[in-house]
Amino acid sequence: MSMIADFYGGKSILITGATGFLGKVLMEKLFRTSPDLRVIYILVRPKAGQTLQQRVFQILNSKLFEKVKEVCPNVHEKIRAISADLNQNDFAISMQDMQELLSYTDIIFHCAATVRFDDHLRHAVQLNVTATQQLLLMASQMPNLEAFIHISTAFSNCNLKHIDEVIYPCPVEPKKIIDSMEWLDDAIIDEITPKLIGDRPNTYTYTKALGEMVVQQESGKLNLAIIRPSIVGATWQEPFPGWVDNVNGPTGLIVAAGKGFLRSIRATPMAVADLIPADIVVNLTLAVGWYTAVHRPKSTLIYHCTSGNLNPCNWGKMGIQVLATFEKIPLERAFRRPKADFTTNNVTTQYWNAVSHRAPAIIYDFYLRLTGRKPRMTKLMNRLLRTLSMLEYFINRSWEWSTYNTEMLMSKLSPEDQRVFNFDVRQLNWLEYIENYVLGVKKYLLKEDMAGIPEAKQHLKRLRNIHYLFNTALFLIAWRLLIARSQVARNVWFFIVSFCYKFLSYFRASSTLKV
Ligand SMILES: CCCCCCCCCCCCCCCCCCCCCCCCCC(=O)SCCNC(=O)CCNC(=O)[C@H](O)C(C)(C)COP(=O)(O)OP(=O)(O)OC[C@H]1O[C@@H](n2cnc3c(N)ncnc32)[C@H](O)[C@@H]1OP(=O)(O)O
Ligand SMILES: NC(=O)C1=CN([C@@H]2O[C@H](COP(=O)(O)OP(=O)(O)OC[C@H]3O[C@@H](n4cnc5c(N)ncnc54)[C@H](OP(=O)(O)O)[C@@H]3O)[C@@H](O)[C@H]2O)C=CC1
Repeated sequence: MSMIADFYGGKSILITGATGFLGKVLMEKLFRTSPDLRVIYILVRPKAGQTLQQRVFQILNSKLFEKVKEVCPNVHEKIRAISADLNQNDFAISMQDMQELLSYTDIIFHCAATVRFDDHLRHAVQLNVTATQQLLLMASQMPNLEAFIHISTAFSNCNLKHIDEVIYPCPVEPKKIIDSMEWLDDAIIDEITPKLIGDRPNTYTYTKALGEMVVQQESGKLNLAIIRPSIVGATWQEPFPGWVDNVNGPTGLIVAAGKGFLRSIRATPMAVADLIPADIVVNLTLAVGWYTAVHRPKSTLIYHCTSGNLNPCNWGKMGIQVLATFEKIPLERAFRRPKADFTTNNVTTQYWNAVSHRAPAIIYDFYLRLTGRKPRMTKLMNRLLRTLSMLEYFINRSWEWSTYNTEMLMSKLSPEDQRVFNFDVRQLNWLEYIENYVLGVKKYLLKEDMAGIPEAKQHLKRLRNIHYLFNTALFLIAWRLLIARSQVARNVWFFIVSFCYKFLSYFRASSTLKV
């Protein structure tokens, strides 16, 4: 019997960010392993013209929840969507809902955040800092609360090279930042943002670090823990391999490489690709929830959920495996053949961006215009280049994260829990994982049918022929122009032609002699 699964039985659990990538995998695992839990409250906002109910319905009817429906047929009754916007005061939760949450919640998993790297500081502070503070305030009024688990990121201190499982303070107190966001106007905030974030690359990592400080400062009598995952990727094993449904982190670049948009990327092939599968993060999160509630550690423990120090993989190996998988299982309707390389300095990056990204986009848009269609490739390419520039910081450096607390927790689990809530990244086979990841991107994110693979391969062959034809035509045009303008080129051309002629004559003469 799993002690962790047993622990969540009968519990009322509050999850923020349950409609997000990690939140959905967390909810799925909870329902699947503890179908007898009392209720999962999720804080949801209406979005993209969908009501709360429609959003929940869509999640529960997705492929991800197929197994849950077998073990927990009444899952619809156990999920309670509460209308909330974390950008608003008291999250704009109704009095009645708030009363229910305060009275019944046993465990909180706080996943909601803005994960955009370039969010305006005011918005990033509101969601990643102020909302965390408000949620802690709510938590302090919950009589039954056993644990509050805060999801942060391993990159909250990416300005350091070696990172321990401790909180590193930022120079300006979070309370001062929260206060100043209330009265400073946008222009001044824009001006002070670079000074505040200092040697961090973006507002995301900075505000996640402030969020951790808030958790530490507002802890009071709460039973808290912080989890710091690195780059969360598709699922490794559960509920099935390769599940992913958004383009964040490496996923978007995998799509761009498979569709042939991404041809070169400024990355250090030997830098550690600190990826961590979503199901490993979720298993650790649930184990931490159990440990924090049952063992009540004296201080707030921080758990690194990273792979680099236990089972490292690098970007070079990952890139090669991604491309190798696309050879076997290509994406449909690719723009160009999946073929990409790493560049390591500014000059080659600029060169390949011009030759491999911008030029084909301009030529394709020209073709679209000629055929009376709306050009779109240049715009798409510019967005890709902007995204690449945002991610570059993370693919040209390596970090070391200590994992003492995570390893300590592993040793406290029973063999059954180590199996059911496996977060031992040493067992992960990277090549197999990356192949499943790429397959998952095709199946679950792009919703492409595997039956279309022969047609996709045919399409790549056509692209290859167009490529050869295009290069040959380009060479002939260039050569023709050169001959027209340069005496040296004409001499070379005359020499080649007469050499070929002599060679053919000799060959013909010798074959006539043999007969
Ligand atoms: C030897 C040979 C080998 C050769 C091999 C060659 C290689 C071949 C294989 C390649 C794989 C190997 C290398 C992998 C490297 C991975 C590095 C990952 C590092 C991650 C570190 C994370 C550390 C921290 C982790 C955390 O703790 S947090 C989680 C991370 N947080 C994020 O990842 C948010 C990022 N995003 C944004 O910050 C915003 O997206 C923003 C970008 C500002 C745009 O912003 P904006 O321009 O306003 O536009 P959007 O509306 O947002 O998007 C506009 C359009 O871009 C699309 N798009 C959004 N994203 C991405 C994305 N990634 N990739 C691609 N597209 C994306 C979106 O679909 C939309 O397309 P559309 O729908 O228009 O068609
Ligand atoms: N993905 C990654 O690589 C990593 C993620 N993390 C952390 O994990 C956590 C989850 O990330 P992930 O699942 O990837 O992120 P997603 O962007 O997929 O999910 C974010 C969630 O937060 C919710 N949210 C955002 N704004 C509001 C709001 N104003 N009111 C209510 N809910 C809101 C979103 O709701 P809605 O659906 O309505 O937008 C969504 O459910 C975050 O704390 C992130 O920092 C840490 C390391 C890496």
